[in-house]
Amino acid sequence: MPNTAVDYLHVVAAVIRDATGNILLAQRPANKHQGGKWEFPGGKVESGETPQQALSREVHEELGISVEDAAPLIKVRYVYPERAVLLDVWEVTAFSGEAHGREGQPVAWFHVDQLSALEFPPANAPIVNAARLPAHCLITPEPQDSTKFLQQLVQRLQAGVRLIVFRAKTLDAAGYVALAHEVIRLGHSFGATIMLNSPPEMLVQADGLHLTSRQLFTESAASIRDTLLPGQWLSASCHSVAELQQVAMLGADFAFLSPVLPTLSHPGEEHLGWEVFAAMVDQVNIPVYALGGMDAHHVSTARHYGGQGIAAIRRLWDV
Ligand SMILES: Nc1nc2c([nH]c(=O)n2[C@@H]2O[C@H](COP(=O)(O)OP(=O)(O)OP(=O)(O)O)[C@@H](O)[C@H]2O)c(=O)[nH]1
Ligand SMILES: [Mg+2]
Repeated sequence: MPNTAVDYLHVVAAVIRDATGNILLAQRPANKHQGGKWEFPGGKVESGETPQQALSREVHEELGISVEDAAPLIKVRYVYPERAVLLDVWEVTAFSGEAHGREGQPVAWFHVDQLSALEFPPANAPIVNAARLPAHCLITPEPQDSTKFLQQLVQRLQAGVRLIVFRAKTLDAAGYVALAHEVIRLGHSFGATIMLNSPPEMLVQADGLHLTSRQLFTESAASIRDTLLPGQWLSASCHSVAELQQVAMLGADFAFLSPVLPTLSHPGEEHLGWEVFAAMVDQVNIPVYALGGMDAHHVSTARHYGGQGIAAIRRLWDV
């Protein structure tokens, strides 16, 4: 939760990806704040600079490369005993030059799966999550016919979907477990992350648990993180700032916030709109997907307004 009484030092940092998706990290000099730890290259915004100008300058000073394309990824506020920082993180998808540690600091490219094993400053946990999570999240529609459902799932995996919440409210427990087995098997064969929305015995094989907004304030929610295996994700659906804050408090990794735009399923319902979405996302430090009326081409808008990307049911399924 941003504390307006705190004077946050505005810091820009870059998640720099090469053509294979690997990420460039630098090791902080031993004598600096959080010395010895891995970091996303960057530094303090100077007065009169826009964040984007500061990003280009810092990346050039520290690595000798020129930023050619960058988009906002996440903002994280963190209070260290010595200082409070607002880490304004951008994803750099195009640059020129050969990166090297111009200040003598070790730099290296890492596969995204290696990130969770590295030591970062404590403020960086949500940044690492944002770097690991894709821009699209598919929430499955109710399965009518299992065979057709799985065929369509494979088609979506082939099209590049890598984060899936398997939601099936109309199936009984046995039906859900049987289909979840297949969803996990197929998803994993594509390297996709599969979230389940109920905690059956199956959960050990899945990549995480997705909570409904109604589950957030139950007694069992408080200890739900401890029931998951190390490395499993915890996520939740939200409709308000209070819910987003509860998700962050539970130690969850990411959230959906809805409805951002009018939806086909609830046409007359009130929606947040992008400005309100942005103001709500700004209240928490976790990656938030925009949900409701989204399709694939809303990703850059969602990023612009502080989101991780978009989540959708129909429009990521029937394409
Ligand atoms: N660049 C960067 N800074 C981070 C990260 N995580 C994090 O907590 N910080 C904190 O943000 C603050 C500013 O970063 P910095 O030391 O890179 O600033 P700078 O490049 O302008 O350094 P300088 O003042 O020594 O010239 C430090 O307190 C640092 O510990 C990160 O991933 N990247
Ligand atoms: Mg720096």
